[in-house]
Amino acid sequence: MAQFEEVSQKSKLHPKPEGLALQYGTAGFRTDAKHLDHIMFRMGLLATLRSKKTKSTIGVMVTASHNPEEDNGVKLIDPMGEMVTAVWEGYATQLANTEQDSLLKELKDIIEKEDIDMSEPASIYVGKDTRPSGASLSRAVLDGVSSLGGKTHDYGLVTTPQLHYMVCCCNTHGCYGSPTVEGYYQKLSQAFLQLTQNKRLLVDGANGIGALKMREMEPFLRSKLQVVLSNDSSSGKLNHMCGADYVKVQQKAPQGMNMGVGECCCSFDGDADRIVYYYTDSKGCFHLLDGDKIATLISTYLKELLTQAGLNLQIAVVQTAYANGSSTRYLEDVMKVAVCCTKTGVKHLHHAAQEYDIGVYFEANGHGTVLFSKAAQKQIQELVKDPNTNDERKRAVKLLESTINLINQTVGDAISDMLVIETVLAIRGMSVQDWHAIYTDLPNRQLKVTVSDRRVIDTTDAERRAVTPEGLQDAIDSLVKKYKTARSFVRPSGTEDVVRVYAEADTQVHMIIMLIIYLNIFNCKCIFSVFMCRKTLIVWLMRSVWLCIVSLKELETSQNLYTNQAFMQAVSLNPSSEIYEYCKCTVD
Ligand SMILES: CC(=O)N[C@H]1[C@@H](OP(=O)(O)O)O[C@H](CO)[C@@H](O)[C@@H]1O
Ligand SMILES: [Mg+2]
Repeated sequence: MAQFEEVSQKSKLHPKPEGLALQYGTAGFRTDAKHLDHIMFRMGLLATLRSKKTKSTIGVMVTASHNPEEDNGVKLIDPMGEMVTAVWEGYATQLANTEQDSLLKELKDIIEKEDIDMSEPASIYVGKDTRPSGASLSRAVLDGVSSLGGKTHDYGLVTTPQLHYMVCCCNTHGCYGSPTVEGYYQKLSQAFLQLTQNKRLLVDGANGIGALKMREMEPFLRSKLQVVLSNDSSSGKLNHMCGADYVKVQQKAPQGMNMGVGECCCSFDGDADRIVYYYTDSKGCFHLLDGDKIATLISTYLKELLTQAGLNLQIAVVQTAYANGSSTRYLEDVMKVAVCCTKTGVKHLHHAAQEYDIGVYFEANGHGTVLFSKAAQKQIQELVKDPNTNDERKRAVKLLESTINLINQTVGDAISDMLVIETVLAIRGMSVQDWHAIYTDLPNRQLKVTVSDRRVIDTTDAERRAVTPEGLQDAIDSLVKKYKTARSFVRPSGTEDVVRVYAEADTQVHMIIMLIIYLNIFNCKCIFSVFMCRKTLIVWLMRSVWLCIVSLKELETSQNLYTNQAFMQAVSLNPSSEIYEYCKCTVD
């Protein structure tokens, strides 16, 4: 067939380096941009097949989100703005890894398996973030689509949630809004202007696409929201010492932001699908309001409105293992809201949230949104129109209706979430400090461990328990039970070649000690022989211990580590005294 001839010709311009194997992970493909040209071409091909199969428009977003500027990535967006299904993720991995000479065969296999009618038209929306590699990589996507005869609409620079929104608008024939960047600004800003009063907010744009789009949106907000933008892409490097991931993981303010005491601030990530809030108090202490705090604020607000409106709709919050234990306890015990825990990765949370009338889902890192079932939206719309509704109920249900319009239900969206949060704070008359005081986070830390093969760690129970390697979970359990309200787990990352370690406990010191002892767990002979050479372990151990100490020093300046007995004991448990010496001289 002529169309395969073109694929065959054009694929030669996007050759696959022999032997290179990548996996379509939690957020699509993501790695150093220089390895991605063939992947982009092939994802153009796959998106075209997906479009023919679903008879709908499919999105292809070129981004590596919060990862360094040198990286890039790609993910496919399904017709309603969702992530592609697991089966198609599998096809993506197969197609990406097939060697050059069997590309056509692989393509034909997918066509056969999915029984795709190749005479169907195909339509693909393409977007990219501000990474320098984005231009040529998105051209490779367009090449892939055109070689299979698909039509493309290249949106150029857009945030990831904007592209999800466009795809959903297109496939719902305008019911969700108009599929243009301007349509997106109009929909969100109209809802926002109906809901809120004048507000001022400091926004860290991570030197990325979110900053550009925030500037574009400002006129639509008609000064109701005065945005003071920093890391606005004019000079600094993408995600470098700024952005939502930096702020969440480092638990400190981004560079380049001029924060006044008590001022409300927020950070977007590199493709503007995540947001975290924070402020510093009069003592100079930094306070983070992450995805858990956002979920709590929004679900509390929605639950109150449902009660006032007299609507009997089930609301639930979906979290992952990274959710702070305090937030889960607060939601379940105080708010009496159902909480469900899924694996990491937005697609898992999104699917779980679809099970409820109203599903509020947020990862602790600030990625999330709210989903309203069709039935719930219908009930709300009918009540707005019902002439017998009294004033209090009418007010509540109208607020619910406008809030739905403010939310990007296709995916977590930093801009939309920011407008929702500002609205909720304004309507409830709350300051960022009031919001922070709803519950107190348990001290927590995350570490990354580089190992030779992270797949040796397998998990269960929404990734909260390790099944392999044998002995690891027992070691974690015996450590965790020594501390009050402590919780800890390890899991292999789905986006980076690392293992993530998470720990929380009742105090900073206990949490840090736990992490340090943790590092020794990795040193257990049975485990480390499987996946880590001693040299890597020691280097990593030193770095991690040092990082822990530095952050502890910053967070608890009053605490002198070298006179803290518990800390000294923990360090002396370490078999390698050079680590202690190293830490001591580095900190000194
Ligand atoms: C602990 C953490 O923040 N994990 C992130 C990260 O996944 P990992 O599988 O942990 O690498 O990237 C995902 C995609 O952006 C995001 O959904 C997730 O929350
Ligand atoms: Mg992102």
